[in-house]
Amino acid sequence: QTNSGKSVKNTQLDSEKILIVYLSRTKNTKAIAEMIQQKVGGDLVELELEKPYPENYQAIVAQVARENETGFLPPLKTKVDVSKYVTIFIGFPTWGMQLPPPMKSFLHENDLSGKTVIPFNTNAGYGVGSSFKIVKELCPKSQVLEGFSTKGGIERDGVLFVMEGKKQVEVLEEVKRWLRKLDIHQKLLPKLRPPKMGINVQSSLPPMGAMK
Ligand SMILES: Cc1cc2nc3c(=O)[nH]c(=O)nc-3n(C[C@H](O)[C@H](O)[C@H](O)COP(=O)(O)O)c2cc1C
Repeated sequence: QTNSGKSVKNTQLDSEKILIVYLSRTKNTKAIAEMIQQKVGGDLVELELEKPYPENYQAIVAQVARENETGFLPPLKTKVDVSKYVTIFIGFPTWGMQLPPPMKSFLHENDLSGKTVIPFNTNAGYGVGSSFKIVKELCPKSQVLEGFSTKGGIERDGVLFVMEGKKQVEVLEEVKRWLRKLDIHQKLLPKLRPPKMGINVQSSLPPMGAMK
């Protein structure tokens, strides 16, 4: 297979080469994954563990903290053939202010070298923590694009699924804005892009004299 016969027409077909893989316990991150699929197409895959986490919140928090401490990678039931995908969205909640162990397992099991990786996240309002940074570290040979993050549930306080009604409409707008900014279809076809000119930051500023 070669890329030489590729034409611009293939832009639409490339959605077949998009994978959206996500981890979600209370379905907030899943809702974002579905919004992304609605906009860019591709295959949606939920990560499942061989041995599911406990239902109880305190118990899962304790288990995840232990796994993060020891570097334990929980075995996945979900197997994905990533070789046919060019662009891989990876979604996860913030757990213990970092990347959940099952997503670490996924990134260890699958070689995403040469692919475009795009993280997305929901959290209880404390942000992504170090999760996006860990994604970059675990995908050293991928092009990792700007991630998306929004507030989801607060399981600690009994707030589980929140992506409905007005909130869902607002978050969909946020997702659309982010995808537009990523210019995903251009990124999917890097070979068709005009060669990147050296970016000269200074030349985009007004001349000194013009600044008041
Ligand atoms: C084990 C565990 C640890 C969590 N740790 C954090 C955290 O450190 N920071 C945070 O903002 N939210 C934390 N949360 C809340 C989730 O990130 C938030 O509810 C998210 O929207 C859940 O996504 P989901 O519905 O896709 O599972 C934690 C939730 C769980 C279950």
